[in-house]
Amino acid sequence: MTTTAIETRGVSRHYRGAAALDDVTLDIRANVITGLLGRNGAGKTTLMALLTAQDRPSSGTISVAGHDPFERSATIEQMCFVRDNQRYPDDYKLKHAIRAAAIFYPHWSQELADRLIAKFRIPTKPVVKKFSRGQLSALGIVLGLASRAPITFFDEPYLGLDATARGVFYDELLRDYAEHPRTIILSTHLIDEMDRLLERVIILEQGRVVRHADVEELRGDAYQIAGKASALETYLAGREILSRRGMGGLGSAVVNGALTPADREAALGLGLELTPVSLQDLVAAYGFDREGAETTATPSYEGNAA
Ligand SMILES: Nc1ncnc2c1ncn2[C@@H]1O[C@H](COP(=O)(O)OP(=O)(O)OP(=O)(O)O)[C@@H](O)[C@H]1O
Repeated sequence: MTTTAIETRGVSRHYRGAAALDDVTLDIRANVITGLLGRNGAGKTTLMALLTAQDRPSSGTISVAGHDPFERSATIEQMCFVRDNQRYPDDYKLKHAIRAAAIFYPHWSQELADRLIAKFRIPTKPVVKKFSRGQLSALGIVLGLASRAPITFFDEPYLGLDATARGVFYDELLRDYAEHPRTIILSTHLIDEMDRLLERVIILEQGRVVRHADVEELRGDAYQIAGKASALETYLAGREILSRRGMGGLGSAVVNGALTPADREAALGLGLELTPVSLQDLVAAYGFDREGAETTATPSYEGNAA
C-alpha cells in the first residue's frame, strides 16, 4: 500500500511580492527516494525549508507524517535536512558534529557514521570551519545517512565532492536505503548521474510543480526526434514541443506525449531518427520557455560538474 509522508496544499512562499513557490500541492510518498529537480531558482531549497519547518509558507498548509511540523517538535526530530550552507559552531571538530547529531537523531547509527567517515576520509583534527568544500559536503552526507531519519532531505549534497566520493555517496545511500527504507527527498542538478537513485521526481519550474511522477512513467511521456530541419518541421506541425534545437540544416526536438506506432511510422517515413529522452533532457526541456522554445546553439543543460 502506498502511504504519504508529506502533504502540501496550496503552499506559496513570497519574498517581497515575488513567488518563490506558487500554489504547490503535493503528496510525497513514504519510503521512496524522490528527486526534486528544476533550474536554478525554481524553488527547491525553499520547498525543503518549508517542509522541515525552517521557514513558514505565506499561504497553504503542510502536513508531515500527519502533523504540522511547526506545531510538533516530535515531527522535526523525525526529519534531517542536509543543506549546502550548514553552519557549525566555530570550535567544532568532526567528533563534536557527530556527537551532537547522535544526541539529536533518535535513529542514529554510529556504525554507519564511522564507516562513512573512513570512506570519505574526513579529517578528525581540523575544526570543521577549515574543511574544504568537498569535506563539508561529505560531513553533511555522513550526518544525513547516519541519522537514519524517517524523512531525510539532501539539498544538492555533492557540491565539491570528487567523482569517487560522489560514487561512495550513491552506493552508500542505496545500500542503507535497501536495509532501512525511509523517505528521501533530494535536490540535484546531476540528473544523469543520479537518475539510478530516483524512483519518483518532482519537477519545479518558477515555483510551480510541473510534474510529479514515477521516473519510468516520465521517461515514457516524451521522446526525442532529430534529422533534417525541413522534415522535422513537417513532423512537428500540430504537436506539443517541449524543447527544440537547430544547427545548420539539422534539428532536434523533445516532443510531449507517448510515442505511438503511427508517430513512429510518420517519423521514419520522413527519414527522422527517434531516441528515448533522458531524464536530464526532459528536465532541461521543462525548463525552457514552452511558447518560444528554440535554441540554435549547443544544449544549455545545467552544469554536470560538481
Ligand atoms: N530569503 C530570500 N529572500 C528573497 N528571495 C529569496 C530568498 N530565498 C529564496 N529566494 C528566491 O526564491 C526563488 C527560489 O529560490 P530557491 O533557493 O528555492 O531555488 P532553488 O531551486 O533551490 O535554486 P538552486 O538550484 O539555484 O539552488 C529564487 O528566485 C530566489 O532568489
